[in-house]
Parts: sequence; structure tokens; C-alpha cells
Amino acid sequence: MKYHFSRALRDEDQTRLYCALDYFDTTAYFASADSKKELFGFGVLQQAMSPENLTGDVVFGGCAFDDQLIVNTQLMNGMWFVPKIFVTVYDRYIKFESNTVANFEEWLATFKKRETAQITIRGVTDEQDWLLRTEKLIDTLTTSDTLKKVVFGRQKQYQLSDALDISRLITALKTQKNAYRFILKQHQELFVSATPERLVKVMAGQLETAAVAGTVRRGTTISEDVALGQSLFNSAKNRQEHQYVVDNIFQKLQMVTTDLIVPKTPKLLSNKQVQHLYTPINGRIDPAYGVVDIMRRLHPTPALGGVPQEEAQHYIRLHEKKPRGLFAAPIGYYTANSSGEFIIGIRSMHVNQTTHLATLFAGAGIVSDSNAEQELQETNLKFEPMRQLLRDYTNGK
Ligand SMILES: C=C(O[C@H]1C=CC=C(C(=O)O)[C@@H]1O)C(=O)O
Repeated sequence: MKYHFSRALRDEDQTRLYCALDYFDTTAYFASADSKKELFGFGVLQQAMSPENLTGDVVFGGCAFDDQLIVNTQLMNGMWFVPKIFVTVYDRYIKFESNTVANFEEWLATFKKRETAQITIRGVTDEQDWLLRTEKLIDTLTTSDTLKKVVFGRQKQYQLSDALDISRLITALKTQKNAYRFILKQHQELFVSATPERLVKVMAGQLETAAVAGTVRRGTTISEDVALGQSLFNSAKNRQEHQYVVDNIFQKLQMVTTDLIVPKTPKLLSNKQVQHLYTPINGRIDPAYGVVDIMRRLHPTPALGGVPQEEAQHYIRLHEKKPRGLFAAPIGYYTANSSGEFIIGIRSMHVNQTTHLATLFAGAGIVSDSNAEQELQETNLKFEPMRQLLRDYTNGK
């Protein structure tokens, strides 16, 4: 018999819930970009590498970007689970559901802040030849009759002195404005993301997705910020890069939705470090499909893969240094009534809590008009949310 409990949120609840994430072997945390909604999953009732075969009131997890298996990791090959305990915080109201716990207040009271180690960064390893490989990619795009766009990824490794605490990570992640925050923990592994990109949300038959592609940095003054945004909006290269994504989403959704609304011009979406071109796309989902079907259908959009999809994915597989795992892949949750929300695991890192190795990810959409040096700078900016997180964490913030 399932135990349900709900009440208004108290000040100390969130801190305790964040601490609880460190106590369980497998956990998930999802925060909406407007910070109104936070979801927590604790402990495992069922688990699988893909979401389709699980049955539960709620399922959390992440898919791998493609089917390349990565050694020395379970999490990065895809992990989905039905939690033993499901907690929702929405608009300062808390809801608790569990099969295994029968008293919420007693349960919550057990979680306290732990003494955490002072962490230092011992070394950083980068892909030195990314610029060269991107120049080659631009040559390929210039001469190819078919390949139009490839989102090219890059990984950086940070050797840390100790394991990270999720409760401190969540607090430090709050500085990332307009970003969904997601943490998935399985045994000794964490995947952390502060992403601006929602792949799809389905609630009561209403579908919301968005094209997010085309990037420029933030200005240091308001007028510089506005001018940079305007230059992004007027950039033919960025508009093309963005349009590939809009067209692809439209084409993939038109058979499975009605009343699809696709604005003709993008808006600007500002995060802490970068601004993006952004086109929100909405419709009514055909009742024959659920949110997982739509996620499978949309992934990867040309914001993460490229155009044409198969050829771009083949290029990525051959020319990126390492498989992506959950980077640039759908992560999120869905419920038994086929509602749910999947975001894209960018502005992200994977942490091995035993070796203390953090791998940070960033990628950039490359087209024939791209400039490799500028794309390198763009990926540097896209590493920033996780670099800042590690900086804040190591500085004790
Ligand atoms: C692949 C990433 O960003 C994608 C999402 C938004 C904008 C992008 C761009 O402008 O290149 C990328 O397509 C990343 O942040 O690692």
C-alpha cells in the first residue's frame, strides 16, 4: 500500500532533501528552468538501461547519445529507474510518495549536512587537437554534397582531490539562470547538467519542445549584451544552423501531433554565459503516443547531431575522441500516464566518485561557414557552467 503525504514547504525541507540525495546509492534530481518545480527520486525499485520496459508511477533516468558502449561506467551507457521514494516540490508545496517509508517527517529528519572535504583541482586535460579536427570538419562540409551540419563535441578532464557532495552541487548550480538542473547518481557515478534545452515536455496531451541552436557570448554591459544578441539574430550562419533544427523538429512531429505551432522567427534565450537562438514549438500529441515515443522520435535533433542525421552521427562516431554517453542525450522523467519531461544533457559533466575524475562536455554546431577558432571559443563558454560549478565548489561556496 502506497504512503502519500503532502504539506506546505518549510525552510529547512529543501536542505534536508538535498542532503538525502547523498545518502542513497541511486538518486535523481530534476529542477525546472523557472525553479518552481523540483523532483527527487531516491532508491531503486526497478532499473534498466532503457526506459521502455519499466513500470512505475514515475521513472527517472538518461539515455546514451548513441549505441556505443563505454567501458568503466554503467551510468553513461544509459540508466533508468523507478524510485522507492518520489518527492515533488512545486510552488512551495511538498508531496511525498513511497512504498517503503511510512512517516515522512521522521524520514526527512534523518538527513543532515555532512562534513565535507575541502576539494582542490589537481590537473586538467584537454583535447589539444580539437581545433585541427574542426578545421578538417569545415573542409568536409565545404566539399560534401550531402553533409550540412555536424555538432562536434569536446571533452575536458578535471582531476579532483576528493568526491563531490550532491547537496553542495545543487546549491552551487542555482546560479545558472534559465537552465534546467539535473543530477543522476548511480553507485559511484554522477551526471550533472545545467542545460537550457528541453527536448520535450508532455502534460495532459499538450506537447512543448523547442529548437535551441546558434550561440553568442553575453556582453559585459547591457548595451554590449543587446548588440551581441542582435548580431546573433542577424547572423545568416547562425540562422541557418538554427533553421535546420526547427525544420527537423517540424518534420518529425507533424505525423504525431495536431495544432503544431512553429513560429517563423526565433527569439533570444539568455543563460549566464551565452545567448542562444530559440524557437518554442507546441502542439497536441496524438493519443496513440506517449512522451517516451516522442523523445525517441526527436533525438537527436540537429542541435546535437547534425544534418542529415545518419551521416552526421556517423561522422561524430568516427571523429570525436570518445563516445558521449549521456552528454547531448535525453535525460529526465516520465509518469505512468505518459506525461513527463526530457531535457538534453549539455552544459554537463560526469564524475567518477572513486577516481575523483570529472569529465566536462561541450559541443558546437559546425556548418561550412563556421570559423574553427570561434567555435573553439564557443565550446570554452559552454564548459563554463560546470567549470564555474567546480570553482565555486572548491572555493567553498
Ligand atoms: C552541443 C551544445 O550546444 C548545442 C545547443 C545549443 C546551441 C548549440 C550551438 O549553437 O552550437 C549546440 O547545438 C553544448 O552546449 O555542448
